[in-house]
Amino acid sequence: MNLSVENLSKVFINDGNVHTVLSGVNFTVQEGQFVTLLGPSGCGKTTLLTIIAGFQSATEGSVLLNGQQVSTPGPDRGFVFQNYALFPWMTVRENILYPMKRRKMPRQQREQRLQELLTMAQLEGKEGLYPQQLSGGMKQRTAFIRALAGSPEVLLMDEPLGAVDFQMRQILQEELESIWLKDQTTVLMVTHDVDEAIYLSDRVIVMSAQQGNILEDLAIKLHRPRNRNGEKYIKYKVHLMNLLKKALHKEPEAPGKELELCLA
Ligand SMILES: Nc1ncnc2c1ncn2[C@@H]1O[C@H](COP(=O)(O)OP(=O)(O)OP(=O)(O)O)[C@@H](O)[C@H]1O
Repeated sequence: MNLSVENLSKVFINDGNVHTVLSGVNFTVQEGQFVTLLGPSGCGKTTLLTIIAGFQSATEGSVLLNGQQVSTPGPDRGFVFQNYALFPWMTVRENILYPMKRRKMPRQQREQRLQELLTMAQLEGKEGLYPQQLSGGMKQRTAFIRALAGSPEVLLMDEPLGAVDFQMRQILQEELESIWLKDQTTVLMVTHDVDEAIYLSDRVIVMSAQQGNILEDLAIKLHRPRNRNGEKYIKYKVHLMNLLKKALHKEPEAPGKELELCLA
């Protein structure tokens, strides 16, 4: 698996006003990596992720998955939404089976994968419940394993923990990590939470509010599970917080500078 975003731009025209949200964005994600797009509100993270998912098109540039251009949604890219987007009329079991049925996976294989995923997410015994009968954490875990059930090449997650409070968020990050470590699917996640980015990611790509310019592509070289109070962890945190402050700086960049900042 190799995902690459090449020279991607997105322009919206609202009431005749041109709004360039992304301009000349370049990066790649390698097989098995957990990569996070971190940036201030409105910098274009969701726009970028939804273009990769194929929910909307780029104005210029391309998204390549294993060298093939993708421009429409497909089962090779799973998506986890902030509000979980579970089907409320389906049980946990039916929600998780849904992507496998769409992929026409044989029944026996489906049942086996279902049990595997339920165990991974510690949801055994909950398969008959409907989403509204689940806690926030259970909904999040169900959404995560439902996205994994279709065996996507890459899992795209848009602020998957955005709807939960601070303390619960840390617990869910640990749960997400433990499921991900067992499954090892390539992940590209959007967040504006520095701590979440450092705790979960192999790489953090920092975007600026200025046309989604990439300010830094930072490898997080810490053993898992990570100690949030560790010296090196805190150094990463201070560095990224400072970078985010810079990311908010909205003055126009010198022409051509964006290209220097793009780290492929
Ligand atoms: N369909 C659209 N039409 C016009 N403008 C849009 C559209 N979608 C997004 N935008 C604009 O693009 C910019 C980037 O939005 P986007 O949601 O990608 O940012 P974000 O970084 O994900 O923000 P947040 O962290 O707050 O979710 C915003 O200024 C937004 O108003």
